[in-house]
Amino acid sequence: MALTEERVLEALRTVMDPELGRDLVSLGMVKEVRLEGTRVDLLVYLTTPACPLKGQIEADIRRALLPLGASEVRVRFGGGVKAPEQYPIPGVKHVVAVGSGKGGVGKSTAAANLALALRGEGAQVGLLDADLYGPSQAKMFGLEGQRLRVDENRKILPLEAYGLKVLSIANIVPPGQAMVWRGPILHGTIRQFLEEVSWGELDYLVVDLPPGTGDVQLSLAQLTRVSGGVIVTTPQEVALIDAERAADMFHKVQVPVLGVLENMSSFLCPHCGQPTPIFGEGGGRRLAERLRTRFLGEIPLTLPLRESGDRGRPILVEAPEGPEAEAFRRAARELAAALSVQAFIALPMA
Ligand SMILES: Nc1ncnc2c1ncn2[C@@H]1O[C@H](COP(=O)(O)OP(=O)(O)OP(=O)(O)O)[C@@H](O)[C@H]1O
Repeated sequence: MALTEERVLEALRTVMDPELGRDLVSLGMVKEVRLEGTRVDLLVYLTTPACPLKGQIEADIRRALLPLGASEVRVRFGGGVKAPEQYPIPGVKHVVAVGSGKGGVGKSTAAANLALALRGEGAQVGLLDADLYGPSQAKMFGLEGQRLRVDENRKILPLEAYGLKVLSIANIVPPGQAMVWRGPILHGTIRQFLEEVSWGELDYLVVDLPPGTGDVQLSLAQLTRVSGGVIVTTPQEVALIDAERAADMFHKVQVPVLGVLENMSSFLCPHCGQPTPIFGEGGGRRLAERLRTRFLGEIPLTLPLRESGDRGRPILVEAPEGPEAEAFRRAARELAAALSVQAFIALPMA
């Protein structure tokens, strides 16, 4: 039987998007089928450029088409982050909040590197440092002391670093100035971050929250639609109890928890690379299971990771080939997948 477009599409109906549990054709992901003799060229749109399952989908497509007599199958991936029906902020598709139960677990390091990893996959990304009590993103990105400008509409222009749009409270309030944030001022500041900043077109706005459970989380959830929250924790049991409280807070303000990221999982010896699980093993994964959410992965405890943040060059920029960067990239793909699944669930079934 000759290879026709209809037969190709019929075969592609057996290829499932493993995350969404439906086939590529009914999901409308197959955008182009071109045949040249027995050569098949496909254009497949994914729901996020950071899809972790590209490789598997491509292999499944081949497996479905080769028995039809295709001599060669070429798959090009395209598409962007699916737009929600209603944007939380004009031009911004998803607001993703990164929180932790307590300070010092690496929440800011995680927010910065997850944002960079999403950018690296081709998404447009902003990073908002809403950690009003201990802002660290300006330092992390080497943006300390930089003055902000406003555009012609008097909206604040975020700073730019390594392809990200970055805005930190540290660029607004002089560093070192003691701040007592009372409810209304705090609420007004978060509002200003969301409404009076010219974020432009973004797929993801990653928000670095203050540690713990509190007013900023509440204001953010009241002022905009947060697509989901990420919980950063270290592996030991005591940290997990705090992390669980952070999850509770997300639930209370009706922000779905997209996943748990375990930081400082194992210490990687700088000499031999041997991992040592200083804080125990498997805590983050167990927490994700308890919360019935995704486990986004493990970030090792390493000297370069600590040094890179202090130097104003996050590890994804400083050592993109290293194990830390790879771990953040994997976590960012999982996060993007969690968001895609959620956006898909919100859509009416075809
Ligand atoms: N995996 C890691 N390996 C080595 N150092 C790390 C790692 N994660 C974070 N750090 C370091 O730990 C310190 C605290 O990290 P970070 O500021 O990201 O934590 P945080 O949870 O945001 O803290 P806070 O809530 O107090 O702002 C920083 O010096 C950072 O460089």
